[in-house]
Amino acid sequence: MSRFSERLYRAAQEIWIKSHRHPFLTELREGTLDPGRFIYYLKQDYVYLIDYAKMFAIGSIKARDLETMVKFAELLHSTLNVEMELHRQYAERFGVTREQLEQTRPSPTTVAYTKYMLDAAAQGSLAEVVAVLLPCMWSYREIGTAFMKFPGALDHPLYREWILMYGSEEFGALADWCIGLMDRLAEGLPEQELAQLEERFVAASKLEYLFWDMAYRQEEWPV
Ligand SMILES: Cc1ncc(C[n+]2csc(CCO)c2C)c(N)n1
Repeated sequence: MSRFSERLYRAAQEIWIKSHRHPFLTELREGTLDPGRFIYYLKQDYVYLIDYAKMFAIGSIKARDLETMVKFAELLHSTLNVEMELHRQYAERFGVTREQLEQTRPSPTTVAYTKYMLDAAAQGSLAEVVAVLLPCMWSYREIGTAFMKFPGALDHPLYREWILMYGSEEFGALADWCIGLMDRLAEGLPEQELAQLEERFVAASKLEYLFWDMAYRQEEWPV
């Protein structure tokens, strides 16, 4: 039998391709992305990551074995101290302080995405937690590894570190672990539950797309 993650990948493929073709990402890999759009993304992503880190904490709570609990705790640590640290360093280059990052007002799309995840986590099983957080890790791995190979992408002084982080083997290994966990948790579940996990995965993938789009448009609240 094929792995459940393959079904998820197929279900979200169209939306992932759409993300890859979004101008935010095509311009980032070409080094032509307006820094204003990038700093907007960094600020929104910073507040997004605060809630995302909580998803790992919830994963740790819902884990049924120590190994999984430890892994979620590691992910919580690396989000707060590696990924968010890179955002802090980037922001500093633009003269944006840590306090300003933290005070960022989440945009409508950021609210939609983080609250969607936290709601799924509050109501669902560990499998639902993983289904909703997986597109984030998996799609960034795909983007990072593709950009590492894109000619000239690493020559751009501004976006080089971003690509290096998400294209790194360390990040790739985290995504692999999460994919393996999804497959193990899905084993033996009835079709109705698998369909529910797929729905969560696809919805989170769509919210990932909307996040790129929001950053490109520098979305604001109406007032
Ligand atoms: C909107 C958005 N989606 C995904 C990521 C990527 N990401 C978030 S946490 C994590 C794993 C460990 O830190 C990864 C790869 C992001 N930064 N912002």
